Amino acid sequence: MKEAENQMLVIFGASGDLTRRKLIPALFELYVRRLLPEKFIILGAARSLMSNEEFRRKQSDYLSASSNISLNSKELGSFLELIYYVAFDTDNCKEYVKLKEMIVSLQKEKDIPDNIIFYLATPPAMYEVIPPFLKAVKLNVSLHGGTRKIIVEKPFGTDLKSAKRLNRKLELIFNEKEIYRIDHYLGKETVQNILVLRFSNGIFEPLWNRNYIDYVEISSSETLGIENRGKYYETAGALRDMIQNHLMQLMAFIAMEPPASFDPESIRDEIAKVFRSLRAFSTHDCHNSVIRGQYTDGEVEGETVVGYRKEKEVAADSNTETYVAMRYMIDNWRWSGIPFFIFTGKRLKEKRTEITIHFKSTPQQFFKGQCAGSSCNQLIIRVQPDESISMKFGLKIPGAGFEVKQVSMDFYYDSLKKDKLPDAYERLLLDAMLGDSTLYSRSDALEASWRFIDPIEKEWMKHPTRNLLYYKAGSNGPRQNLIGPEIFDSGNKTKCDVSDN
Ligand SMILES: NC(=O)C1=CN([C@@H]2O[C@H](COP(=O)(O)OP(=O)(O)OC[C@H]3O[C@@H](n4cnc5c(N)ncnc54)[C@H](OP(=O)(O)O)[C@@H]3O)[C@@H](O)[C@H]2O)C=CC1
Ligand SMILES: O=C1O[C@H](COP(=O)(O)O)[C@@H](O)[C@H](O)[C@H]1O
Repeated sequence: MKEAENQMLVIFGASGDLTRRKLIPALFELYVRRLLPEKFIILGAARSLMSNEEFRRKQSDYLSASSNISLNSKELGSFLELIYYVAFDTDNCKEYVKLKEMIVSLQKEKDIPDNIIFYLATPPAMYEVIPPFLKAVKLNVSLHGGTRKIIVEKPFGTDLKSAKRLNRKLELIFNEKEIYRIDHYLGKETVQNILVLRFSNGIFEPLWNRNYIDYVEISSSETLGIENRGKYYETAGALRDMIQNHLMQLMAFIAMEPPASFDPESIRDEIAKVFRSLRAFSTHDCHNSVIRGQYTDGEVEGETVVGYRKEKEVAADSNTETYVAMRYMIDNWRWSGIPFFIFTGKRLKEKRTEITIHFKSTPQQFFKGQCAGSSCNQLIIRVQPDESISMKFGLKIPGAGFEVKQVSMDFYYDSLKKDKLPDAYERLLLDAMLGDSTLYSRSDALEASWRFIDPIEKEWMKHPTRNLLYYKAGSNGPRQNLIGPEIFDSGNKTKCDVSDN
C-alpha cells in the first residue's frame, strides 16, 4: 500500500465540534492502525486561548469518553504528543505571521518537510477569509519543494453564485488539484462499495438501466434534530444540508456511467456528467415534485423532544424545512423515463440511509401473493446502520398452489471483517494525505449540483409556506404512513400550510 509522505495537518476551527468529535478520533484511529506518516503532526488553530496541554486534554477527554473507540492509554499518550495548538485571531491578517512562525518552528523541531494540509473546520464564512490570509504570508505555496493541500468542509456555498465565488477565490490561491472539497458520505465504506458492486460484477451492469429498472429510491432518515446548530440550519434546511451534497453524491454513484479508468479524474468526470443530465425543475415541479416538512413536538426513541420552531436560535415562525422528498429525472440514455426519489428528514422514527433499486416486473404475472401487481425484485444497499446489501426476489410458498412470497439474500458487512468499519473521516483524511482526490468533489460537479437545487430554493423563497407540511417528531414524516414514492400521489399538494398531524 502507498504510504503518505511526512507532513503537517493544520486544522482551523480546532476548538470546535467537528475537530473534537470527528477529526481527532479519525486521526487517532489512523494512528492506531499505523497509517499516519512516520513524521506527522497536527496543529490546531483557533481564537480560543488554550495551551497545548489544555487542547490535548480536551481531545483526550473526548476520546476517553467515546464508547466506539478502543483505547490503549500508551497509544493515546503517544498520539497526543503529535498534537499542538496555536491561539490566534483568524480574522486578522497580521496574526497569520504568528501562525507561520509556529509552523516553521515545529517543522524544524520535528524535522518535518514542508508538506502541509490545511483543513477549514470553521464557520463557512471563514472559507473565503482564511485562504487569502494564507496567501498574504506565503503559506499557500512551498518555497522548499513541498506540497500544499486545502480541505474545505461543507457547506460549499449556499447557492450556485456563492459556490462559484468560493471556487474562484480558492483557485486564485491553490491549484484545483490541491483543493479537497469534503463530503463525508463519500468516505462511507458502503458508498464506495456501490462502485465495486457495479463495476466488478458482470451480473448487475447489464440490468442497470431503464430497460430493467423501474425506479430508484435514496432515503436518509435521522432521529437527530439540529443539535446546537440552529443558526446554521436556519440558513440551510434539509435541501442544502443533506440533498445538495450527500444524497446527490449517492445518486451520482448509482447513476454514473462506467469511468474510462479507475482514476480520480475519470470518476469525477462521470459524476459531473450525471449532475449535468438532471432535468431542470420547472416552477410547477418545484411545488409538485418536491415536498417539504418541518417537525413539531414529539417523542423520538422514548424521549420527548421539542418541535423545530422551539429549538435554540430558530425563529418562532421559521419556515425552514427539516424534511424533503423529491422526484426527479435524469435525461440521458441510461435513465430516460426512470424516476429517482430522494427522501431525507430530521427527528424521524429511525436512523437509516438506504438506496433501493426497484426492478421492473415480469411482462406477465402468473402468481398470487406478495409480488402480485408489482415486482418482487429489489436491490437494497443499506449505507447505515447495519451496513448491508440485500437482493429481494419472489419464491413459492411451500405447499399447495403457487403463491409467491418475497425473500431476501443478505450480505452484512459485519461478516466480512472482525474490526468495525472505518469512519468516513478516517478514509477521507488518509486519501488527502496520500493525494487521492477520487472521493472529494470537483468544482464543476459541485456547481452543477447547485444549478439543479437553486430553482427550488428560489421558488420556496417566493412562497415560503406553500406545501410546507408538518410532522410529529418520531413519526415517518409528513403523510405518516407513506414513506415511499406514494407520498407524491397523495394529499392536496397545492394547499398552503397543511398540517398532517
Ligand atoms: N460538526 C459537525 O458534525 C459537522 C460540521 N461541518 C462543518 O464544519 C465546520 C465546523 O463545524 P463545527 O466544528 O460544528 O463548528 P463549531 O462552531 O463547533 O466550531 C467552529 C470553530 O471555528 C472557530 N472560528 C474561527 N474563526 C471564527 C470566526 N470568525 N467566527 C466563529 N468561529 C470561528 C471557532 O473557534 P474559536 O472561537 O476558538 O476561534 C469554533 O471553534 C462548519 O462549517 C460545519 O458546517 C460539516 C459536517 C459535520
Ligand atoms: O453533514 C451532515 O450530515 C449529518 C448526517 O451524517 P451521518 O453520517 O450521521 O448520516 C447530518 O446530521 C447533518 O445535519 C449534516 O450537516
